[in-house]
Amino acid sequence: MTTSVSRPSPSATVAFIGGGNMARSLIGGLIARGAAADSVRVADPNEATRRALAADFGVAAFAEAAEAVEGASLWMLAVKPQVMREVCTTLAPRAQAERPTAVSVAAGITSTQLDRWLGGDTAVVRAMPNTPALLGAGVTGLYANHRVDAAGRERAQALLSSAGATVWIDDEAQMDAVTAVSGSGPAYVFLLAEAMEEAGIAEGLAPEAARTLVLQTILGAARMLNESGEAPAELRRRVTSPGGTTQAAVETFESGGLRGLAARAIRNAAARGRELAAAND
Ligand SMILES: NC(=O)C1=CN([C@@H]2O[C@H](COP(=O)(O)OP(=O)(O)OC[C@H]3O[C@@H](n4cnc5c(N)ncnc54)[C@H](O)[C@@H]3O)[C@@H](O)[C@H]2O)C=CC1
Ligand SMILES: O=C(O)[C@@H]1CCC=N1
Repeated sequence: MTTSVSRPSPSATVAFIGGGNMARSLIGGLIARGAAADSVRVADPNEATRRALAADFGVAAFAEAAEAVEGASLWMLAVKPQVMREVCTTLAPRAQAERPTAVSVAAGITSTQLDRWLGGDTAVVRAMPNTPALLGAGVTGLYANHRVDAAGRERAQALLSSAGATVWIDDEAQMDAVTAVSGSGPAYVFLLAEAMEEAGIAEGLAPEAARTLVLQTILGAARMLNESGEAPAELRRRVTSPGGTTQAAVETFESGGLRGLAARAIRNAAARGRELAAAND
């Protein structure tokens, strides 16, 4: 496993198939980091989506995937798992003729499926970003099949690094765990924020005060995790005065089974990734 942050190549053309939330985050990151708008092409059937992407980023947006891939050697497949097969089979003749590197962000869908749907012998990268990509503060797990050469890996990494850090995964089966931990992970933090906010209000705080206290606490704690070099358990220990308030709360979380609950949640998310692959084969 290697973790890195690198710069996108500004020149090579990238085609996004699907211009929804995740594509928007990645396109925004690319443009913000200096990629030329005319090096990014997008396909989306939704006219309002196309108009918004063209207006916000100056990229060319098309209704048909076949138009978007014109001249692009990197294809970013950013559609839902449920439509990935149809999108790929439509593009298969182009994939066979042009031999692009195909990068999929879809949860669950395997490189073997993508390769088969694109006609075979395809260079496939699976990428699992997350929504903080919008701020360049995301993290992406990456897996490449054996058809992807060093240049293809470098290009895929450069593209995703516009969204934040990247982590290469050698064993594709672990991509479902990546999805469960970091792909879905921002939602767990948002859920915790919701719960803490509601609890603060129940204790008598004004809603605005509760929100500010919670979000600055999460921001500050995340920065300490990132910047202190200390393990989470050590940082927690330093907050927890013996016999104090934190101990009362942490013991409540522990006796309520928080760790087991987190393990089950992440196991279920990973299992759902495998189900998505099977259900959309
Ligand atoms: N939202 C998230 O936090 C993350 C999402 N993903 C993956 O990203 C993929 C896209 O997710 P979102 O962007 O959240 O969904 P979304 O629904 O916002 O975007 C999907 C887009 O695909 C378009 N689309 C539908 N059929 C199409 C076709 N035939 N050709 C071209 N475009 C088509 C839709 O109009 C829509 O704009 C999914 O596979 C998901 O698993 C991965 C990591 C995180
Ligand atoms: O919920 C999902 O299926 C997608 C994949 C990871 C985050 N969102």
